Amino acid sequence: MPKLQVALDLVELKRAVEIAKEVAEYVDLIEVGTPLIKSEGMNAVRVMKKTFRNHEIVADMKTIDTGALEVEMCAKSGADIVIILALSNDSTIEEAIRSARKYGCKIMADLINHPNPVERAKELEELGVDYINVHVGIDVQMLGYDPIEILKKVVKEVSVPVAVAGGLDVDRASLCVSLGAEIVIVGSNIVKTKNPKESAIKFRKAIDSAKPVEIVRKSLDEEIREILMQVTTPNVSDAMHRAKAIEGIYPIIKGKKVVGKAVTVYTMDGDWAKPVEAIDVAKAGEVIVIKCSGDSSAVWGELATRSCMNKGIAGVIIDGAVRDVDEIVKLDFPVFARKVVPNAGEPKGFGEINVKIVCGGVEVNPGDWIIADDNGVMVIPQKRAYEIARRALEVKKHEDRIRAEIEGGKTLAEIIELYKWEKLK
Ligand SMILES: O=C(CO)[C@H](O)[C@H](O)COP(=O)(O)O
Repeated sequence: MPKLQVALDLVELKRAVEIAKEVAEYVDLIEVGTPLIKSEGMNAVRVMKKTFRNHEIVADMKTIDTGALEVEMCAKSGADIVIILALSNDSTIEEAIRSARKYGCKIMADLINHPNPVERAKELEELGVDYINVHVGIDVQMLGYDPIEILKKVVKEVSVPVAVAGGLDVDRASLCVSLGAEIVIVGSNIVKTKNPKESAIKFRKAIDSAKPVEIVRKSLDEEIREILMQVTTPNVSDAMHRAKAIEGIYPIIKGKKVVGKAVTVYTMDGDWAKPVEAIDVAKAGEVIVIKCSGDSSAVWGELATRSCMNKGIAGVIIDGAVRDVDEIVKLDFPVFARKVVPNAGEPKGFGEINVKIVCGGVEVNPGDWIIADDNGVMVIPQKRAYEIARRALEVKKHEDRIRAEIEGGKTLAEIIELYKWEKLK
């Protein structure tokens, strides 16, 4: 039977224990994740072992040196399996194995970031590891990778049990088992969900009745849009290390969300020629972002809005002035602007379409992704759009779980151990 391993990649031990209790019935192995070990040390392994006597406890040390010492520490603290890095020197791996044999635990070698995972897997088997873990780490997952292709190759080459990890969802977990994985490791998609128990049940079912599910990937832009529709501008800001929104630009209609790639416009205060021409340039689902040299006269109004709607444009962001807002409200179209005035300017045709602009302190290039909601407007550089969307989704998942814990009666400071994590002065 395939085994399910929950990876507790948190920094707070209390929360980790609570989540582990919620899912214990449905998982076989409980992993003390690397962040938890770094935050709480061997105490985290000890607490897990004492709390979950019927489970195998995995210490995800990601050891790269001093294999014997780190394995000894873990084994003495109650770990049944210790994860070391396949990238380690053979001598570290051999020492880790010797220590594991002496202190009574097993070694799982993690292929994360190894340049030749299949060759290394064969060597690791020769060296005597007990498990091999085909793993795509969290940062690399954010670039769109998963472990499936490497898993397919590794399972054909080794006979030790193979584990698999790397942002697995229910379908991928099922597929991995049908490909030959014996341990499925799941972190985020159990631990960071609103209801870890329900999620664990879904994974349990999926791996117990594993099928070769076909994983169909959408186009990159479709995936980005789909993810951004699920998150908020605060989630995106957090994912970008608390990056700033375009300053001073807010929605004309509250409760509207805009997601799409930018068509940029530079124009003069009140000169509405280029903004209106940009409607002809923009494609359905795109967002027109206008930088005006000033905001004393409007460059946008009702008629432009109607024209925009005909083309299926997702929204308009104006670092300048708009008018006809009563009509725009009736049309229910998302326009974000710096200022509302009644007077328009003349269509003189100064400026350019699809050039680099700077709006409210933030650079916007054609093709950058825009996400706008009641909190403001965030710009995501095109090159990092997929990664940032994925990271924003992780932020959201983390908040979903914390929200559920607040609903359970705890304070935010208590949940995230705020006092402990204040910067030491
Ligand atoms: O070791 C890890 C990260 O280095 C994680 O524990 C592992 O990737 C499983 O978590 P997720 O399902 O979120 O990828």
